[in-house]
Amino acid sequence: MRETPVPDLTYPPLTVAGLSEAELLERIFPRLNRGPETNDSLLLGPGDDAAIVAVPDGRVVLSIDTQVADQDFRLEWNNGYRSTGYDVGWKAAAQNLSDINAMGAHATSLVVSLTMPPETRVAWVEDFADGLTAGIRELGATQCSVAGGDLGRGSELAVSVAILGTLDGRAAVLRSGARPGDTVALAGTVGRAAAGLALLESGPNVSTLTREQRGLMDTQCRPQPPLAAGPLACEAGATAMMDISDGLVRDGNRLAAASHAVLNLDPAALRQLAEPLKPASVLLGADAMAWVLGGGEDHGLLATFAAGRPLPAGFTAIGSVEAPASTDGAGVTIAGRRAESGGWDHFAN
Ligand SMILES: Nc1ncnc2c1ncn2[C@@H]1O[C@H](COP(=O)(O)OP(=O)(O)OP(=O)(O)O)[C@@H](O)[C@H]1O
Ligand SMILES: Cc1ncc(C[n+]2csc(CCOP(=O)(O)O)c2C)c(N)n1
Ligand SMILES: [Mg+2]
Repeated sequence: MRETPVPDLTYPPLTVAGLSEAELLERIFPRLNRGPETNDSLLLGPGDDAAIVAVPDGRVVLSIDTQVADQDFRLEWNNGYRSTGYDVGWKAAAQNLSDINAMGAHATSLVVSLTMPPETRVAWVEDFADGLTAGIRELGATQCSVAGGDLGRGSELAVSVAILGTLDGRAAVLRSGARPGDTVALAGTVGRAAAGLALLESGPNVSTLTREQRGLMDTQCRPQPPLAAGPLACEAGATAMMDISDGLVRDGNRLAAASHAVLNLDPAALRQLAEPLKPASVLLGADAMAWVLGGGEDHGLLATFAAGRPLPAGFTAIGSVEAPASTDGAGVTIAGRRAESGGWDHFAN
């Protein structure tokens, strides 16, 4: 659990413009890598020109993801909630750990780059470091250390994380391996982060929200990708896998296209996924099924498994893989009918 942050009582509040880079780093370093675990693969951590990591398996899984203020989060949302540094640090960890999870791997280290306007409070940066550390540990990525990063000044607050992972000798699970007859399965949640985003953007004031509604907001601000499920799916012989960041149908279409297949989803399974989102959808006059089909950022896993195989822990069947009727017929269908895409596109949205 999060320790109560020490309030910044200085007035005016200390901003990053009031410290040198070295002084800011001195405040960040002690907040990183605080777990009891030791990471054998980190040979040299923060403090030099670059970090050094061992790659015992001879291969490294590598990904990068960026969050920019007002594109991926807001410092102040329309419902009055203020994203804390902790939220943004947690989400930076979660969305990057998720891409490593989606390959069937586990994360070993990451580097983080922070671009900040000069008026950013030092307390916010410290909170960011705490959130990054907590996200890694509490999501279960106990082998992952923060190997280093970069600080810079800019007109927008932006956070980039590049992450490394290992497959421990296994073959990765790609998007391209789904075959007709396979079961389509989901681990983690879908639609909760989208419902949370709707509450943040247009919902009633944050102070009036119920526990359940706060929980949806929390999924948007501090997502909980199912990190045990990726390596488990890999060990269980998943034929294809990806994480759902842009929406079940949009991401499903990507997996389907890579596999030259149709993912035919079961409407009853989809209705079950929409059910817990109903109260929030009624409150906002929104469509719970649209959140299930189009909502990104829960970072659940969409995977396929050979028919008849028991699904690994955490996965539920939501459909089956079929052969496309024509060469350009790959995509997602619901009970045989082509699904509308929806979902997130950085340039179209
Ligand atoms: N600027 C770029 N240059 C080269 N490759 C890129 C670039 N942007 C994205 N890619 C590659 O395109 C593919 C899709 O990128 P994308 O960021 O959509 O990944 P994703 O896993 O689908 O999304 P998310 O990071 O939200 O999980 C990835 O393999 C990524 O490495
Ligand atoms: C202020 C604000 N507006 C919109 C959204 C929604 N959003 C942003 S990025 C993304 C997909 C994943 O991105 P990526 O592919 O870069 O990981 C989604 C669904 C948000 N979170 N905050
Ligand atoms: Mg991904």
